[in-house]
Amino acid sequence: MTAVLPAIRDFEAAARDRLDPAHYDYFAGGAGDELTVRANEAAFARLALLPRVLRGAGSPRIGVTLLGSRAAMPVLVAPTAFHRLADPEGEKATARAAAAAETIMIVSMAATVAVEDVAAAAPGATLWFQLYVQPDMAFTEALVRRAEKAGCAALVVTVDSPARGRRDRDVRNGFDDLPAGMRCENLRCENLCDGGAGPVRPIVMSPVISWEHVDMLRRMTRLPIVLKGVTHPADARLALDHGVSALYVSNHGGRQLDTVPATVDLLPEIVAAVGGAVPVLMDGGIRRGTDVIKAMALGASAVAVGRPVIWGLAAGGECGVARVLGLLRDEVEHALTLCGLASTQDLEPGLVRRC
Ligand SMILES: Cc1cc2nc3c(=O)[nH]c(=O)nc-3n(C[C@H](O)[C@H](O)[C@H](O)COP(=O)(O)O)c2cc1C
Ligand SMILES: O=C(O)C(=O)c1ccccc1
Repeated sequence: MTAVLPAIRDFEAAARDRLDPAHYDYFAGGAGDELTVRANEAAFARLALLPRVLRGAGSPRIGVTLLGSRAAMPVLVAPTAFHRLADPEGEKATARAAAAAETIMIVSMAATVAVEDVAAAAPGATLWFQLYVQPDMAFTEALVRRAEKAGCAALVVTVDSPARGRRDRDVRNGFDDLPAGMRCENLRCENLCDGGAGPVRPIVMSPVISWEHVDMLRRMTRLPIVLKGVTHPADARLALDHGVSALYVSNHGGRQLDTVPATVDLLPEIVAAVGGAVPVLMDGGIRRGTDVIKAMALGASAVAVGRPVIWGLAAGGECGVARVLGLLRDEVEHALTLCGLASTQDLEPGLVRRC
């Protein structure tokens, strides 16, 4: 990978050139009219930064510790499915790049490389495991045990998917399954030893999942539980009652319910509802270091990126992901310096103006 790609959007263009158009659409697209997909990015553009001067802040510190996991930058790799559609090494390449950047990768339950193989490919990587609770709780438990054994340090439970989002681009393209030779390796029965029928269990997105399942998970594992996909402040309060270790504000990158507000606009109310009790993570539309700074000024403990990682992976494999993460890291440091701040800890809402 030698091309000069100074911004995330350049990686998207390079990825688009290389990907099968139906796969590009799968990665880029969202639900319905994609209003939420666009809203996530547009909301950052409506927020302005008001820097301070002459603070003598020196070089900025941007490391964070989340639920006992250390990251050298406050930008995590969001869980995204099907990395082998973007690069033959798939999630192994992503994990190596995340390890090199010293940040946390959240491995999707729908990964095309088994979580054990992701861990083995990237020694030293900090991995968290994303889970869709399956109505068959014995099967859910088998997945949790696997994630624990593979060394994952937290469970990220996605709760915005009681049904799969309707994505018109995928319907138009007839994209509804992985090509031959790729599958969701975490769902392979031989990996799970649960005696299930058939080679791969389908991922069930079920409307029966409730707070009771969160309680069952808490009893099942000592891993910290992060609830991903919370958008309503009332749910943030309920999540605290149910003992979760962190909240993760997300609208699934606009891929589930269309017309949900932009996540950065939801953040202040959720942060207020949580009142500092647990860390609040967020994703959706982060494309610049300034976006990271805005989200953290509004109370996020850290952010995550979904599509930017996919664009890096499709554009240049492990090296492409490393460059995307490195770019975001440099941009965060640069923006903090220009804001006159010594650390991401010093970010506060007064830095952000609505314009
Ligand atoms: C191609 C793709 C696949 C995704 N797969 C998952 C998944 O398996 N599990 C999950 O919780 N979220 C999944 N997400 C949602 C991401 O974790 C994240 O919420 C979203 O991508 C953030 O928005 P961004 O792409 O604008 O950064 C996926 C998103 C994309 C784009
Ligand atoms: O595409 C997605 O957004 C997603 O979350 C998913 C979940 C399960 C299987 C494949 C993709």
